[in-house]
Amino acid sequence: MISSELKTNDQNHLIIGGVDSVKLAHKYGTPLVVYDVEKIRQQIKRFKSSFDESGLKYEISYASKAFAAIGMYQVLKQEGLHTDVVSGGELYTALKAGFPADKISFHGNNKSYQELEMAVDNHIGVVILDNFLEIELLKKVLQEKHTSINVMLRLTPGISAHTHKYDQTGQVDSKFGFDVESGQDKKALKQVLAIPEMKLIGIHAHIGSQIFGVQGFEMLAQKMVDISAEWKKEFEYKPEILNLGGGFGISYTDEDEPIGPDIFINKIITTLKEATQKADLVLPEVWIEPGRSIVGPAGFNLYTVGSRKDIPGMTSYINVDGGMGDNIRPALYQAKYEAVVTNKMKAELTEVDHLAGKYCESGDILIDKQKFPALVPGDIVAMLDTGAYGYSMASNYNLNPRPAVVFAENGQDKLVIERESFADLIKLDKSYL
Ligand SMILES: Cc1ncc(COP(=O)(O)O)c(C=O)c1O
Ligand SMILES: N[C@@H](CCCC[NH3+])C(=O)O
Repeated sequence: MISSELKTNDQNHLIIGGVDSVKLAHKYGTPLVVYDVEKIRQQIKRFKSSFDESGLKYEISYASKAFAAIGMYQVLKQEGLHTDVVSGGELYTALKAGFPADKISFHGNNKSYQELEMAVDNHIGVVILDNFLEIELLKKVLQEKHTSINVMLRLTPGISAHTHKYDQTGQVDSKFGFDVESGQDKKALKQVLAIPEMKLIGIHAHIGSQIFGVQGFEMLAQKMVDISAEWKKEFEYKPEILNLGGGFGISYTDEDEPIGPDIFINKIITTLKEATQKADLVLPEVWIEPGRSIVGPAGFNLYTVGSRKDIPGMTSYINVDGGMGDNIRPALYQAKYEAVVTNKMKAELTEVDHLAGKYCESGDILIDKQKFPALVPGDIVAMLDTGAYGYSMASNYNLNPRPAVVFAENGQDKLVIERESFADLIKLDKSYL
């Protein structure tokens, strides 16, 4: 997000969802995760309108792993989206939120028998099969329960997205999906077509996350049509749905130049139209699974400034009351972020500091170097664009409680996840002696 797009009030405080962020920090304490819900809704609308213009049949399936909570699933339900889950925990939360089971896809490269049972018992929309063992396990569940379910096959298309190594998933050497190059896809197809309890509705591929170029998606769209044409010829089976995954990049700093959903979607659709026409295939239904691009820019992590260390002639560390426990991304991926001082939005930027977390790790640096106004204890810093893979990857490292999460919209704020207490931290512990 560009900091000039941020809204401030007459006290020069940052406003999130119409609410004064300094008040939020004082009301709920810090570290605090705040979502501007209207931003989430706007981004969903941008994706939808890009598809609507094309006349294509489509579904947008939000990737829960970016941020999953009862409140989030409720917003998604209101906006009519689908969602994908990757664990029994995400599935449980979506169902508890009253999210429609038939709009849930279940992903994962090692789903357990119990997780598959849970999916079947709750009649979820589709299980996205990832490996041969899973085909066997799901078949067993379905036959034991005398029922059937929709499935898709997750394919590894052999496309390397230009992104962080940990964010690539579509290359041949990946732990996810059935490899196309070596023919695992066809072997899986034959197995699934022979199981009457499984209805194969489509194929899926996801090339990675935080991707800026459209080429990877164009290549993927072409590849999925090529596979469909080949399968039609060889097996007289053609996928009705092409699920092209997520991965649409967002801007964390000035260095990032993201492409809007409209451009991504238009390019994908153009490729699909041309490729299907050439292959003499009917245009399929298209699904996408954006996670980061839906929630990333809507999230703000608020921290209170505490101690500082000034190393003469060298640098300064400003220490805040959160860090890698609520946002592991800088330590894990060397991810870059920008921050603002929410109670000093118009103040002159007079110092260059490291923004450091409170965890016992030298790598717990939230921002390597950034210009700030003169910072004193009690100032409230907001890290921007933290809505994806921030809270959802949070931990209790150093036995720090995870922060609270607040939704702000139309000038109202609502607590959607409570702050963990010290008692929560030991609620599963048992005495040994
Ligand atoms: C299968 C699948 N779908 C969707 C996503 C969401 O990706 P992103 O948050 O980058 O949009 C991921 C994560 O990379 C994924 O693994
Ligand atoms: N956690 C990653 C994205 C992972 C996507 C999951 N396949 C990130 O924060 O960039």
